[in-house]
Amino acid sequence: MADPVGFLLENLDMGRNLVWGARNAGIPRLLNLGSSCMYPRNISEPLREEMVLKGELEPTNEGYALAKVTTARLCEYITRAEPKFQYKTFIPCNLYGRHDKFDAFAAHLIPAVIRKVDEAVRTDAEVITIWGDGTARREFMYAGDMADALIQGVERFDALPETMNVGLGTDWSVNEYYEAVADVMGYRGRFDHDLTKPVGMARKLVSTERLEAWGWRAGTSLRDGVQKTVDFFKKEWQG
Ligand SMILES: C[C@H]1O[C@H](OP(=O)(O)OP(=O)(O)OC[C@H]2O[C@@H](n3cnc4c(=O)[nH]c(N)nc43)[C@H](O)[C@@H]2O)[C@@H](O)[C@@H](O)C1=O
Repeated sequence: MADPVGFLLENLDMGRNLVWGARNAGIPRLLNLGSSCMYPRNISEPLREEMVLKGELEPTNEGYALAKVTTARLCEYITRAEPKFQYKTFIPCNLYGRHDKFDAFAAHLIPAVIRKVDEAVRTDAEVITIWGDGTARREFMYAGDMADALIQGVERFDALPETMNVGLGTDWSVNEYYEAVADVMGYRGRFDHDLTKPVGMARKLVSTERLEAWGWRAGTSLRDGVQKTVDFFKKEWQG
């Protein structure tokens, strides 16, 4: 992380000020967005909501995780102290989709891979370099599905638990994401690995037990989501 001080402070300020401002403005219901990086590192089983703060955080994004954990706890405390304020938290898995960040410094995995594969196809490159050994596993959900979960969350707010993961319940390896994007974009070259790059958590898969009990499931397949994101990248980002 390039700026750990700024990342912690800005995310903490955003979370704390929005939630406390809502409370002081008398807003009775609030849906806060956390992140799956709130969970302890090195847990390979599906991450259940009660595991937050039950172990050491991943150091590569600790400040962001601390800000998200603090804001989620603030929501819980407010609701406990004054039940007329129902402040709940969604914990989304990794997201990707239209309007993603595709620039080399800010991009997360899927938009970074789309940009790399696009460049390789355009320049006839024979090799694309994957960060790490490619065995880290991630659960990436299409952002349009997250928007749907949020709309449902607003409409069926009272049936929501205090904290709930929003994810797919399945994950893929980093190598498999590269293959999926290569397939959609028609790249036929090879891949190699740069073992000096950060890989973060080995696995980050959220439990969907509460989500299923609430009655919601993501509707977009990885292939369709990647296709929509590639279309956006080509038509609207590259212009
Ligand atoms: C949502 C979540 O997102 C972040 O955590 P992350 O899951 O590690 O996200 P990521 O998308 O950057 O990487 C996923 C995996 O993919 C590998 N990888 C391979 N090749 C490239 C590549 O070219 N670019 C990137 N960025 N990653 C690559 C990379 O080494 C890693 O193993 C935090 O900001 C966290 O704070 C947060 O909330």
